[in-house]
Amino acid sequence: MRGHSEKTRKEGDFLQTRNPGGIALDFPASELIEDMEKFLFKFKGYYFNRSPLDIGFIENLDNFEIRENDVFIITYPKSGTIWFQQLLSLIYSEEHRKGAGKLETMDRTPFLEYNFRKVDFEKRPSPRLFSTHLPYYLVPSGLKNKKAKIIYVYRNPKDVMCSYFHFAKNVISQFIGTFEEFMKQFLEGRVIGSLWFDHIKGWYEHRSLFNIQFMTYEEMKKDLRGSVSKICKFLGKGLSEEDMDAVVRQATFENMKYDPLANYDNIIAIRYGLDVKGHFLRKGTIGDWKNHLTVEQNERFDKIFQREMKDFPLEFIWDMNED
Ligand SMILES: Nc1ncnc2c1ncn2[C@@H]1O[C@H](COP(=O)(O)OS(=O)(=O)O)[C@@H](OP(=O)(O)O)[C@H]1O
Repeated sequence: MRGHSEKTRKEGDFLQTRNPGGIALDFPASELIEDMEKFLFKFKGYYFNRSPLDIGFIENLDNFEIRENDVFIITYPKSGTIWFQQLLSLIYSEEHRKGAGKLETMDRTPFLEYNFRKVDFEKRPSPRLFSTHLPYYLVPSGLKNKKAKIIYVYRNPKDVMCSYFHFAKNVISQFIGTFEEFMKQFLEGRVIGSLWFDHIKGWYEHRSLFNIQFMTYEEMKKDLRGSVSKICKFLGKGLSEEDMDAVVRQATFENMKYDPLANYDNIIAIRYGLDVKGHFLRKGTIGDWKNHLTVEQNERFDKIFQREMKDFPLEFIWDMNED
């Protein structure tokens, strides 16, 4: 059977020995890769999801008018985007906090580049909330005048890669290979969002152009209430204790997983069909990579990480028990 990477577990190893994504393939891996690439659209060196993409809109993004009180969540895919969509919606909308509204978070904090519902963004009332996976050099130039606030959320890239693998395979069905094959593709940046290293480094190195706050998925996971306070401080939003409780309660993984307005299950069903077996809200943990990478894959990843992120000052949390 192709695709399984069986390794003998050494005493004390924390890594899983068997690639859980390994499946039998009866055609060459090169065809798989081509297959996935048919879902990608490359524009100015960056891979978009081909559908739903309004190419005319993307070509004119530079001129998209930014308002002073717009708020953007910027992420590399699988780094906590929908979590922040929910958080921003809860912070900004009393209706949402009180559970009275019927709008899905995806409509409250829509993607700038994937306008599923074809909303006229110019008609949206302020403050407008947006999400995007765009690299720093493709965002509207209004953002570069520090006009609006940006929260850049990042997550340790091993967990990003594992989350992405399940998503590409079990949710959007754009990938049918093994974990090893996906890892290669991820490390070459041939996925929606392009290369993880370029995304985070680009945003960090150009941070002085933007009004931007960097936050990690992991700090949210370890201290949700403290993180919500940090977000509110950056956004200049004061919340009462009671409102803060409501935000924190509704932004936990357990709550979001079963909240039909926040878990994206409806959107998956509409776009990909009712028989899709994966979920956006999958595990929501830190360190799931240890259940996926073999010892060899982990060492290979570390080498590349050390080479690419040499001198990069932001810290990463790889384990739930790490400070
Ligand atoms: N509330 C909360 N708490 C903890 N973790 C959460 C939460 N909401 C979303 N998630 C996890 O975020 C992962 C999905 O990332 P994104 O939302 O960035 O995906 S996407 O880029 O919009 O497709 C995905 O991670 P994995 O579970 O590791 O796959 C989600 O489970």
